[in-house]
Amino acid sequence: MSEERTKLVVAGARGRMGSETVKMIARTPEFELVGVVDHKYEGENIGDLLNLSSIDAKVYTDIEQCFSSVKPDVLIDFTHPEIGKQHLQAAIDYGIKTVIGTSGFTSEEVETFKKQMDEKQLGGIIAPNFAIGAVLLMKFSSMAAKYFPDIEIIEMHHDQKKDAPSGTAVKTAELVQTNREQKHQGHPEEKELIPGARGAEFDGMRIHSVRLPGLIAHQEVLLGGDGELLTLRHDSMNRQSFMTGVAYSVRTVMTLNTLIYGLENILD
Ligand SMILES: NC(=O)C1=CN([C@@H]2O[C@H](COP(=O)(O)OP(=O)(O)OC[C@H]3O[C@@H](n4cnc5c(N)ncnc54)[C@H](OP(=O)(O)O)[C@@H]3O)[C@@H](O)[C@H]2O)C=CC1
Ligand SMILES: O=C(O)C1=N[C@H](C(=O)O)C[C@H](O)C1
Repeated sequence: MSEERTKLVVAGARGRMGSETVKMIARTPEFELVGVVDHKYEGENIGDLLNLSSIDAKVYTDIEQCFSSVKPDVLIDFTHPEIGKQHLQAAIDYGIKTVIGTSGFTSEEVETFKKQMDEKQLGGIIAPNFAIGAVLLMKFSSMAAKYFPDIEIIEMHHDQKKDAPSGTAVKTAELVQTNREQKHQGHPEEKELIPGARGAEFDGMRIHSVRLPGLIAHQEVLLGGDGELLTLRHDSMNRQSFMTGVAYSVRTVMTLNTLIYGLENILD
């Protein structure tokens, strides 16, 4: 007897990450794409819109109608910060598990969603970055912060990215914060001659956002000490780099009954 496949809905399926996710689902035998959520193209076939003849799933512009019609096991969301939150709320209301890659969730918002999901015993993950190397970079940075509390994060992305700083940079700073003695970096009397020159401040650390065509997703964490500098760096060369983590998250949320924030919390 053949095992049932995991039924998936992708929100943002025409986008850079959504379309890569649709392709990943198509080549994964245990997954089935049962519908997609978009704000355009109601009723059309996402396979036609993406020029992928092997893919056949209807576009819904109303997420609730999508959930009622195709009853997915898991919603995967790669949209925009405000939309991702609305979609997560709709999924919770319908009792659907979630894999959220969309950036822009604050830790307070994550807590609020987690409370609701715990009440419903509903599994989900919000991961600012699904690339395994990026997660390792965050962990190594956090380990090193114990010895090097002076840290600057430089995140570099393509110039079509709407949010800054990146979700990855914020998550890195949050993990670093758990291991770093609190301090305000730089000279106490330093002055910005051009506003923004020293980047964004997070708990006394600095985060710098670079946006250029040609980039995909890259991050450096610089840790300065007496006469030494430790540089940690990760590069995503393409968006397939995120797909191992997305597929792993789908499999994992099927076994969860709470919301997890960060891929590092479900990796062995
Ligand atoms: N966690 C991770 O590993 C990663 C996370 N990301 C995050 O994923 C998100 C998407 O990134 P990316 O794919 O580059 O962005 P894109 O802009 O390429 O894709 C977003 C898609 O969402 C669509 N969209 C807009 N509004 C709605 C709506 N109401 N309902 C459904 N779909 C909608 C957009 O359509 P239209 O273009 O017509 O507006 C677009 O097709 C970002 O927040 C980004 O930071 C990105 C890479 C990796
Ligand atoms: O928009 C992107 O491209 C990316 N967004 C995520 C983020 O904000 O950290 C993940 C990755 O950096 C790519």
